[in-house]
Amino acid sequence: MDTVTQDLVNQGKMLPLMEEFYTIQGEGFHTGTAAYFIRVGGCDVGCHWCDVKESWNADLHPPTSINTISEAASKHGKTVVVTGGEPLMWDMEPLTTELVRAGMKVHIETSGAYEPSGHWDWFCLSPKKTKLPVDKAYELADELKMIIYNKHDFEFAEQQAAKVGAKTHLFLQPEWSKREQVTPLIVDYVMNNPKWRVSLQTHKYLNIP
Ligand SMILES: C[S@@+](CC[C@H](N)C(=O)[O-])C[C@H]1O[C@@H](n2cnc3c(N)ncnc32)[C@H](O)[C@@H]1O
Ligand SMILES: Nc1nc2[nH]cc(C(=O)O)c2c(=O)[nH]1
Ligand code: SF4
Ligand SMILES: [Mg+2]
Repeated sequence: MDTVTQDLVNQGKMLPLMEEFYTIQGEGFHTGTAAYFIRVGGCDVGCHWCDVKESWNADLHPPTSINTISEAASKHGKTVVVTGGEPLMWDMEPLTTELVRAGMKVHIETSGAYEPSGHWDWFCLSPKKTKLPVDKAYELADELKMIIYNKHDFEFAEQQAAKVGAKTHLFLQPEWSKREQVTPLIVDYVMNNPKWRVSLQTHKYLNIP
């Protein structure tokens, strides 16, 4: 990458764009609602069950101007979901300013492992044991979405729930490859602990992106 492009990426004026697609939000609080997804490359959190490992190496994804990204997004409805990779590895101020200017509601999917930047109308925090969220991420969380891979993850989910505000919506989501084993455990857990809700990756059942 030339130094001019590198500078623009460092300033958040260009971002390594992996893919963008208009679909239905499959997970969490806004499940079932139309949204334009922007998937930014780069992540070093290292979840062994990550369903987008192709996103990890930012160098594989072309630096793309935020104006180009925002223009494409604003042609599709009113909600944008910025995901990754780990979007907070980058300065999100320029992109989110542009999206707000275009009249979009701006949501994020994040592990919270990096200091939050940007403007977020909805902040979905999905903490990971390998790189815990920073304090600010717990403060901003509208939604806490814990991935359950095995029975020990319920304890981690409770520890994380203790760190968010009283208004944060709490979700337990089966890790996809373990869904047959853990979904029944989640169902029982939510019936016994009704502050939690079940979240399924409904887009995978619907065969949409
Ligand atoms: C791919 S991540 C990208 C955003 C950010 N890095 C994060 O982890 O929140 C988007 C969402 O998918 C969840 N996720 C990733 N792999 C999953 C899997 N195998 N099963 C269930 N959820 C998964 C993450 O926890 C996160 O909530
Ligand atoms: N339909 C759909 N909903 C999603 N919600 C969060 C996703 C993500 O990968 O961040 C995702 C995704 O990849 N597709
Ligand atoms: S933090 Fe998100 S993108 Fe990164 S490895 Fe974990 S699930 Fe994948
Ligand atoms: Mg996904």
